[in-house]
Amino acid sequence: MSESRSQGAGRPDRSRPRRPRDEQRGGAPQGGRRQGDRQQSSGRQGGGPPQRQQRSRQKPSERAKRAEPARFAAYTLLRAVAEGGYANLEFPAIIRRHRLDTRDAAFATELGFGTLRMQGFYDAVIAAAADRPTSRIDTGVLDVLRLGAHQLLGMRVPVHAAADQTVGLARTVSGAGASGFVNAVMRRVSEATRDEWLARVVPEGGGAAALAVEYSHPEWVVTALRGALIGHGRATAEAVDTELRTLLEADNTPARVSLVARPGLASVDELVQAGASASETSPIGAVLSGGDPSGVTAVRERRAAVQDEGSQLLALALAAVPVADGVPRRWLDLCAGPGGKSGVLGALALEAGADLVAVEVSDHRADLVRSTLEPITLRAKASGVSVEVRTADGREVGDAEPAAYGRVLVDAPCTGLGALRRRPEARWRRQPGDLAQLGPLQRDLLRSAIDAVAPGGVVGYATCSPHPAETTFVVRDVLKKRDDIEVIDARPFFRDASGGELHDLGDGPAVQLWPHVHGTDAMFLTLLRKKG
Ligand SMILES: C[S@@+](CC[C@H](N)C(=O)[O-])C[C@H]1O[C@@H](n2cnc3c(N)ncnc32)[C@H](O)[C@@H]1O
Repeated sequence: MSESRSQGAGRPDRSRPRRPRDEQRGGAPQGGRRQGDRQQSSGRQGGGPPQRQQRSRQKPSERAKRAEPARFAAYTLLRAVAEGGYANLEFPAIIRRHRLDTRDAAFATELGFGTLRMQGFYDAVIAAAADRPTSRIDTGVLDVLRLGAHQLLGMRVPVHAAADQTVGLARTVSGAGASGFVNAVMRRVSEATRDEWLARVVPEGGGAAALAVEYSHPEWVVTALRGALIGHGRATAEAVDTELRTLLEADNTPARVSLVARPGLASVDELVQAGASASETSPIGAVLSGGDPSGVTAVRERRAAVQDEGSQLLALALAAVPVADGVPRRWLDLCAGPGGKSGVLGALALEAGADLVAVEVSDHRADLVRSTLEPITLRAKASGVSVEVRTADGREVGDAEPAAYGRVLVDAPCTGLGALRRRPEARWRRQPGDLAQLGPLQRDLLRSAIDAVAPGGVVGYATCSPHPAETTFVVRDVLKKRDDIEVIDARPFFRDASGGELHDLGDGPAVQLWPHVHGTDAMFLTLLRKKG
């Protein structure tokens, strides 16, 4: 949530709203309206109007007959996600299918992705407004209501447009019967401001349960992030709450589109000339303020790519650590799919005259790595080095090729709790049990990496999660049984675009990046050197 609760707002009456009638039938509906009256102003994600909104007095029968395309597209996205799809992967095809122009696509993106993020808060509002648990509302109708709630409480769409179009959408996707119920719930939702709803639905007493509703995260994720901030030394247990709120808010703020200029293949200047701004965080990064990244020539030619600046910094750090003379000029990316970090490592290996082996267990993701690395593979051949992508289990590489590599990256499969701002549905999909399930795999992969690295070589263990159970505990457990490893201070290898050490890297030796501190995903990196 990007706007915190207003300090001045009094705590309104918590008395239950009237229960809306399930159905309000009416006469012939009117035609759909264009969306010229959309946002009153462009509030940030999750922001809302400070003042009470004006009620719409139209009957459902007088409302939009059909859903307009941008809202229908956002609804289609929510249904695709409900059936197991990933929003980022589904949405481009949905935009094409609904033939949305740039403006409608931007509106549908903010509506669909914002609704998915803020769903926890909106469900609490809808349950109160409908006077029933959301589990007793048809899932399609619930998605329509979530979209309506986001327009009212998160996007500053005027009440009459939000209500009309939400009822029209309900009529299109669920029939006239549902539209009466939707109309009644929307009317209830529109009767209070966002701050008033927060005061009504956020549980009293504070703590994780309250933050979970206020910032629309599952309660276990709030607790996990709190533990991660303390565990990585960002805050003390006494002072963690302010920091935690900032982090949760950052999770609700859509990430900027960051690009990487793969070293030696493209330059930041080239990306800047294509309309991006140079990154302050990553020496090989740039940020697009709008537009489609595929419009950038270097991206189309796979010399550049969309990539979080934190991932760029990690790959650069691993490549910058000094290794002993004589270690093999062979680098290994043990969990490579879909190939983001391989793209940087491959380019850097090429510059260093080293071979790259990229291992990925999934066929499909290994194909993505091949595609990412294609321009590097072509250049490598001309330079006499090799780039190889293998579909294989990374856990077996250490036994099969002991001490064969000079640098090894383990970008371990993890819960992704550090990338919630990029994957709007991820927070609702993940379960606490995932941590226990991933733990043995993460440990096995790290052991294999250590076996695969030559004495004097370096291993980077990375995750896009700050959870101690998949970061520091994994490293601690694996190192307990080894005496051939020294932990390196990773901080000096994180250089920002000015060449200086990146700010706020904590006490080391591992580095934990944070969205609310560094503007990156919450990536973790430990660097380990094999004694030799
Ligand atoms: C966090 S992702 C890696 C992201 C990648 N480094 C990038 O920057 O694009 C983890 C990857 O590990 C792969 N993986 C999972 N188990 C594996 C195993 N046993 N061996 C190799 N790869 C595995 C997953 O399929 C997934 O693609």
